[in-house]
Amino acid sequence: MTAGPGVGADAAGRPDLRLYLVTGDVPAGADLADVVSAAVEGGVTTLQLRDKSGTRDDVIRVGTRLVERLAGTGVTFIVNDDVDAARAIPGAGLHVGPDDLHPADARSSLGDAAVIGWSIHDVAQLDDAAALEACDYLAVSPVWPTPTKPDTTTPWGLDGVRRLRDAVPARLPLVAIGGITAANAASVVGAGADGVCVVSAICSAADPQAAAHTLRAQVDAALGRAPGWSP
Ligand SMILES: Cc1ncc(COP(=O)(O)OP(=O)(O)O)c(N)n1
Ligand SMILES: Cc1nc(C(=O)O)sc1CCOP(=O)(O)O
Ligand SMILES: [Mg+2]
Repeated sequence: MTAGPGVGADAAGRPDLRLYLVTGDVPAGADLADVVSAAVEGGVTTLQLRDKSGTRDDVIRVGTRLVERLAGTGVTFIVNDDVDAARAIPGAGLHVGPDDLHPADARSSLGDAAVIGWSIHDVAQLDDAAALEACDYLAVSPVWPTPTKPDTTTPWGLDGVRRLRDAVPARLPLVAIGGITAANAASVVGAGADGVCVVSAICSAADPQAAAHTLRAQVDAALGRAPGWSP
């Protein structure tokens, strides 16, 4: 859907979704912006600010600081859930799930340049043509259960990633989230994902730059292999 570049998107407005970091708890004493900077150095290509407990003002303040950190990196910046916060942060995109604002309403609010993503919990969501038209990517939600988000719906597993890749229009990139680590990222890409989204594999790592580097190497190597490859 995107007609022009948002923060980090290419000239055609497409985000680079290969390694997508969603923010979460960082180790005691660590600063989120420093963790993000290290992760970007390591190879993160898209960043989502996900704060389920802060106020809108908190999200706008932290998000604006993160966008400043991302300047010149080419990393796409996305806010979770809150379209008003996204509107207040220059160049921010938005990620929504089926219980959030409808993607078409998000598109109306944010305009053509914003990157918009939608979580897929149920294959019936793919019948919503207006939603798919409004989106720049879809997220397989979740691939595996994860303690980071205990309230997910039924996990898709690798077979679910394959089924969704077959069912989703080819123009729409598919990312995957939930329980992804350096040990299984390649299998997720081999099943058809265009990128992987992680929280704890980077945010909880002792060395976020090294963790991102390892994940990115796994993803890039798997993207370079034939479709259907699995370890
Ligand atoms: C990239 C990405 N995928 C999935 C989600 C989850 O969205 P949702 O189902 O709306 O759940 P919350 O994150 O809002 O708890 C996501 N945030 N990002
Ligand atoms: C934010 C989020 N959304 C999910 C979904 O299934 O929609 S799973 C999740 C958390 C993913 O954390 P980790 O990488 O630590 O498993
Ligand atoms: Mg949501």
